[in-house]
Amino acid sequence: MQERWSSGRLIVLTGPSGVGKGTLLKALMTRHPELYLSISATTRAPRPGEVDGQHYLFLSRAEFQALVDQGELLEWAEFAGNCYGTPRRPVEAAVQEGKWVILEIELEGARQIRDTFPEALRIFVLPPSLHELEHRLRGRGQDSEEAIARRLERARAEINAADEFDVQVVNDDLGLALDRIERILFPAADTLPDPAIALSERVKTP
Ligand SMILES: Nc1nc2c(ncn2[C@@H]2O[C@H](COP(=O)(O)OP(=O)(O)O)[C@@H](O)[C@H]2O)c(=O)[nH]1
Ligand SMILES: Nc1ncnc2c1ncn2[C@@H]1O[C@H](COP(=O)(O)OP(=O)(O)O)[C@@H](O)[C@H]1O
Repeated sequence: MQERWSSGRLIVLTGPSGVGKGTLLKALMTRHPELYLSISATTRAPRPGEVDGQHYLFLSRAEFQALVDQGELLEWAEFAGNCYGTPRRPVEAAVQEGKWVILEIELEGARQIRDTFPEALRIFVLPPSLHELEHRLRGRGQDSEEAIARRLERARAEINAADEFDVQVVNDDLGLALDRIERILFPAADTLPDPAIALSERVKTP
């Protein structure tokens, strides 16, 4: 299996909408610009400030379906009334160039990746509480009431599936969560595991 990806690596980051995935990844990419963050295709409309080709490839339903029909997506799923999917070619090229590629994707897509790329490292980001998750979703001010309701409804099912992932990280204090994700990706060879990191947060050994 490893020869398929040469020296590169596939990393999946999943978590309920509003938990802080985008915030964590933005900070992680600042610390580690060598990481490659996959740009997804979506049928969702751009939010204020989102740039086509940078945050997402914003597509019509017909354009998205064409990618599906042509087998151009590594995985895809419908989420809160929109479609999201990972374009295959850029990810495969990046990994074969030896890059560490991060997919920020929801639960159904993460399950597809688990089945097709079992060697991928899959991290689930948990909120401190559902109350805090709702607070963050509302505080972000980017989603309609209907979108918030759909995302919160889906969040319960996603959180219940957290144990399917190799590692769970609670995004309570942002700095702490970022440090933990960094240690999971780049375990310093000369340090013992941080006793503050719950056993479940360490990468599960096969
Ligand atoms: N399966 C899959 N999910 C994706 C992809 N890109 C984004 N998502 C997920 O779709 C969900 C909604 O994303 P978005 O509309 O940006 O909302 P946000 O997570 O609240 O910022 C999130 O859980 C994302 O992680 C993708 O390419 N494939
Ligand atoms: N650890 C944290 N504590 C408090 N607020 C946070 C934390 N992490 C993220 N946020 C805020 O929560 C909101 C959702 O974060 P975002 O990164 O958009 O989540 P996601 O990408 O998972 O949907 C944003 O307003 C962000 O600033």
